[in-house]
Amino acid sequence: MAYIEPAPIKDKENPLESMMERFNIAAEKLGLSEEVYNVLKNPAKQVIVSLPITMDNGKIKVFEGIRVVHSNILGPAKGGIRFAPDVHIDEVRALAAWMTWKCAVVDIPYGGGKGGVRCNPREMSPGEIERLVRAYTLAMIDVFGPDKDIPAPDMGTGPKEMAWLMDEYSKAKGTTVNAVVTGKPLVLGGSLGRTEATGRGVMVSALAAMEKLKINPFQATCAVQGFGNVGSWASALLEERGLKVVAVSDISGAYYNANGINIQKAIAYRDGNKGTLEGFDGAEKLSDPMELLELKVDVLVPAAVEDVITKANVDKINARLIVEGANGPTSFNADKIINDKGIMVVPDILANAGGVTVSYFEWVQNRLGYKWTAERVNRRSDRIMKEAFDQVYKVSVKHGVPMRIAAYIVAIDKVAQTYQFRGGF
Ligand SMILES: NC(=O)C1=CN([C@@H]2O[C@H](COP(=O)(O)OP(=O)(O)OC[C@H]3O[C@@H](n4cnc5c(N)ncnc54)[C@H](O)[C@@H]3O)[C@@H](O)[C@H]2O)C=CC1
Ligand SMILES: O=C(O)CCC(=O)C(=O)O
Repeated sequence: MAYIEPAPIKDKENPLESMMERFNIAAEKLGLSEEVYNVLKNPAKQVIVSLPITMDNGKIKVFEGIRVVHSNILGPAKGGIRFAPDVHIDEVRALAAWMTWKCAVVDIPYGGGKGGVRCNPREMSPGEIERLVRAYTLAMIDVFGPDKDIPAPDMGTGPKEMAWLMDEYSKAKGTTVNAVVTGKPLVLGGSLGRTEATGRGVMVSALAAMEKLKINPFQATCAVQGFGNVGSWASALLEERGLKVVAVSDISGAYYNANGINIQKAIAYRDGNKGTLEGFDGAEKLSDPMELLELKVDVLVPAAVEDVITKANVDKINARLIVEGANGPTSFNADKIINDKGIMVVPDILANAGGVTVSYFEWVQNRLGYKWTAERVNRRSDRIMKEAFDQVYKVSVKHGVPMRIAAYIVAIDKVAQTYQFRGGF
C-alpha cells in the first residue's frame, strides 16, 4: 500500500499570493465594497478527495484530487483539470480565481473553477489514468454538472480524459450528458477549433499588442516556453502569421535556432517521440532551459507553468512583449520590474482566454444539439479576443495602469456589478 505523499513545499513564489496582490490593487482602484471584496477573496467551494486506484502492478495507490469553485455568480463554474506531480491547494485556488476573472474579461456567462489531481501522468499507463479520471469524476459527481461546474482540459489532461469523465458522469446520471465537460473528442460533441483555441487566442492577442507597439510580425522573433497544447499551437499560429520562432522548450529542455525553428517539423517530431522534444535536431539544445526566457526576442510566450518569471530572473528578461499563454507565469514580485523595464505584458486572464471561449461555444453547441463550422468558431472567438484586448487596453490607458491590472479591473467590475444587481447577502 502506498500512501498519499505530503503536499510538496514549493520553493517558488505562491501563485495564490500573486493573484491576491493584483486583486487588491485592482479592488482599490475600483473602490470595491468591503462586502464584495470579502466574498471574492474566498473561494465559494473547495473539495478535496482521496482516490484509491488499483495500479497495473496490483497495488493500490491513493491520489489526492481537488476541485475549487472560486465563484459562480456569473454562471456555472468553468475551468480545467490539471494532472501534475506538484498540484497544490493554493495553486488550484489561484487557478480557480483566475478562471473567474478570465471568463469575466471575455464576457462569457461562467464563474471560475479549477481541479487538480496530484499524480505524474507521464509515469502512468493509459489504464491507470483512465481509472483515476473515473474515480475523480465519481468523487465529484455532486460538484460537476452542466449547470453547476463544467470541467475541461488543463496541463496533463486532454480530450481522452474528458471523454472518460463524460462517460463516467453520464453513466452515473443514467443518460448521456455531453455538456458536463468541454474539450471532448469531436465525435462526443467536442467543438471544432477547441484544440487550437488557446494558442489561437494567444496569437490574436500577440498581434493586437504588436500593433500597439508597432512591431512588424514579419520582422519579429519569438520564443515559446512549453510545447504542449498551448505552446505548440501558439508557435504554429505565430509562425503562420510571419514571426520567426527562434526557441521552444518543454520538460526535456530548450531548443534554439537563430534562423527559426520549423514548427510543423517540431510538432511532428514531438508526436512521434512520446510527446517530448528530447533529441530534436532542428535546433541546438540550450545548456540551461531557463535561458529561453532571457533571449533577446520581440515576443516571449511563457506557455508551461506558473512562476517562471520571478524576482530571481526578471532583470534578465529581454523581450519587448510578453504574452502569457500559461496561467500565472509571472509572479507578483516580478510585475513592477517588468513595468519599469517598459515591457508590455498581455496577462494570462486575457491572453489565454481563447480556450475557455471556445469551451463556451462547445457547451452552447451541446445544449443546442447542433454543430458549428470551424470558420464560425474561429471568427467568433477571434472577435471576442480582439474586443477583450481593446477593452483592457482602453482601461489601461484610462487608469494609467499596466494591462494586467486593467484586466483585473474589467473583470472585478463586472463581477461586482453582478453582485450589486443580484444582492442576496
Ligand atoms: N489547455 C488549455 O486550453 C489551456 C491551458 N492553459 C494553461 O497553459 C499552460 C500549459 O497548458 P497545456 O498546454 O494545456 O498543457 P500540456 O500538458 O499540453 O503542455 C505543457 C507543456 O509544458 C511543458 N513543461 C512542463 N513543465 C515545464 C517547465 N518547467 N519548463 C518548460 N516546459 C515545461 C511540458 O513538457 C509540455 O510541453 C498551463 O499553465 C495551463 O493552465 C490556459 C488556458 C487554457
Ligand atoms: O476550457 C475551459 O473551460 C477552461 C480552460 C482552462 O482551464 C483555463 O483557461 O485555464
